[in-house]
This record gives sequence, structure tokens and C-alpha cells, in this order.
Amino acid sequence: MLFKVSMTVRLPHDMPQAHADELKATERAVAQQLQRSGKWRHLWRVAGRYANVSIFDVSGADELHALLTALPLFPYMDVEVEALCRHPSSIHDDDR
Ligand SMILES: O=C(O)CC1=CCC(=O)O1
Repeated sequence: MLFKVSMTVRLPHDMPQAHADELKATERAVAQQLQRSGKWRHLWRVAGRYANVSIFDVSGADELHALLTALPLFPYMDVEVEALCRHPSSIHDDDR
């Protein structure tokens, strides 16, 4: 199943820079591993915001929930999830 996930990161202003840097580095490693696995299909920065829009390809909502809640930045993110289904006009085979 495909899901569109919008994540907005809100790090506390008083978080020590070293801790923020460590969280971001770990987040990057986890995100890149999930992209290599094919589960995190797209990762786009929202221009001008500390936010991203992503497409996940997972077995269902339970797997997506497990992946998202395991992200190092999860405690500091607002997350919105939308389930996607095939558009009847799409010419692509890989969007289901
Ligand atoms: O910077 C972000 O949008 C948060 C994030 C998600 C995956 C990643 O590497 O950073």
C-alpha cells in the first residue's frame, strides 16, 4: 500500500545543538536504509520549511505506524498520513 506522509519537524529551541545534530544524523541513516529497502519511495523537502513530503510503500497502516514511530525525530514531528490508491488515468504500473 502507498501512503503520502507529511512530516513537519519542530525541535525545541532549547535542545542542545549536539543532541539535535545527533538526532538528525541518526534520522538520516534510518531514512536512507528505508529508502534502500524500497519502503520509503520518495523523500522531498517542502521548500522554505523544515518539513518533508514522502511516499511510503508498505504492507499497510500497521507497518507504516511502526516505521514512523521508530524514527529518531518522531517525538519532534507533526505527522499527517494519507492512504493512496491508483488513479484511473495513471499510465504508470508502479503506483499501486
Ligand atoms: O528533515 C526532515 O524533513 C526530517 C527527516 C526525515 C528523514 C530525514 O532524513 O530527515
